[in-house]
Amino acid sequence: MAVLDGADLAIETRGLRKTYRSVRGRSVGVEGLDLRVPVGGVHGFLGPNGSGKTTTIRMLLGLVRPDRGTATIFGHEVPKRLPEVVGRVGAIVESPKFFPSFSARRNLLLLADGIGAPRARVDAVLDEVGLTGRAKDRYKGYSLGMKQRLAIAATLLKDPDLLIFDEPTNGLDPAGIREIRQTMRGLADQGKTVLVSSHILAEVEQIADTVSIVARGRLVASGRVADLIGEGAGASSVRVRVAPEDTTIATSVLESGGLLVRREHDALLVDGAGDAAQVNRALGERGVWVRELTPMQADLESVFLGLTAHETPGGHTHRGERTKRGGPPPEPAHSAQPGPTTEVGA
Ligand SMILES: Nc1ncnc2c1ncn2[C@@H]1O[C@H](COP(=O)(O)OP(=O)(O)OP(=O)(O)O)[C@@H](O)[C@H]1O
Repeated sequence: MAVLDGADLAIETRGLRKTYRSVRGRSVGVEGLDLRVPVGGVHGFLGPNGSGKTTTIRMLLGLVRPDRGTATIFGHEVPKRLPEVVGRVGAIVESPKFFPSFSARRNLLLLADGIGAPRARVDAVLDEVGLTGRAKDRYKGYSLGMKQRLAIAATLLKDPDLLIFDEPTNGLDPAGIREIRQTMRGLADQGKTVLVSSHILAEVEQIADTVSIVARGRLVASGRVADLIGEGAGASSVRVRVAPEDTTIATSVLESGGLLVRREHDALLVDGAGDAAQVNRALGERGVWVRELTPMQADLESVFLGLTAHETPGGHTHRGERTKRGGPPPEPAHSAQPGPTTEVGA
């Protein structure tokens, strides 16, 4: 696991833990989380639904009290010293409330007055998120993507150094997602630190400099995106296509050789394969002839799947079904899949 050592940190948590009480007893939201977010750049805070991202963000912002552990923002312990640092932080955790009949500009002017930000910032932040041309339109006529960009504009009124966005692209169409991504990248390029949570790894992979990947409230990987993917590439994966009637035998041949096999449509994704020749030989020796054999590039999702394969016995991605179940936890194996689908199943 790559660790973000030696960097100046915008956010650091140590052993952060939060449990929730419910009728079914206690459930763990965050379990001993050590998070390190370097100053500057986009940091993706990634993990499946329910892995503790929102809980962590709420703890950082003083909205939820941790059971245990510590958290700092720019070296200030939070929530104890949050008032000292809160002016340097802008966050979207829930959908902010705007007046539907007011224009975006009027909404921001009201907000600026309310939080003591200079009114002159309003036009600057509208420009920053690309809403200048629509600034006089009523909020209620905005698309979801525009509403989200306005929410980001609101967080920028005080010109914060750290921006925290919890799943900012939820519910947006591809064009809206791209706009938010570009906005976040632009903010980081100005020197700000952007912490963005998402359960869609590939979406953030495109703009993140560094990431922390969590599962079940724990950190499973952190580091520079390029390093994590590079480590994943070391344990290569291969896509194999055989005749449909040979799929079952091919799966069992490869699994009996200790490989993790997943079904993807009419192909098999073989993780930890070493090289394609090994797969080809193993199948050929059993009389299974390969129709396609493609070495795959690692991506963040495949890194995540490799690291958490043993933690999600019932889990799957919507890309393909794991065909290997039970047994001892496999060694972290990195696979890769091309294509646009990137959601990670919990
Ligand atoms: N207020 C609450 N009461 C009880 N359990 C909660 C509460 N908030 C979160 N949890 C539980 O804590 C765990 C972590 O949830 P959290 O919302 O932090 O995860 P997440 O990674 O942000 O997920 P998502 O992507 O779905 O928002 C989940 O099991 C969730 O059900």
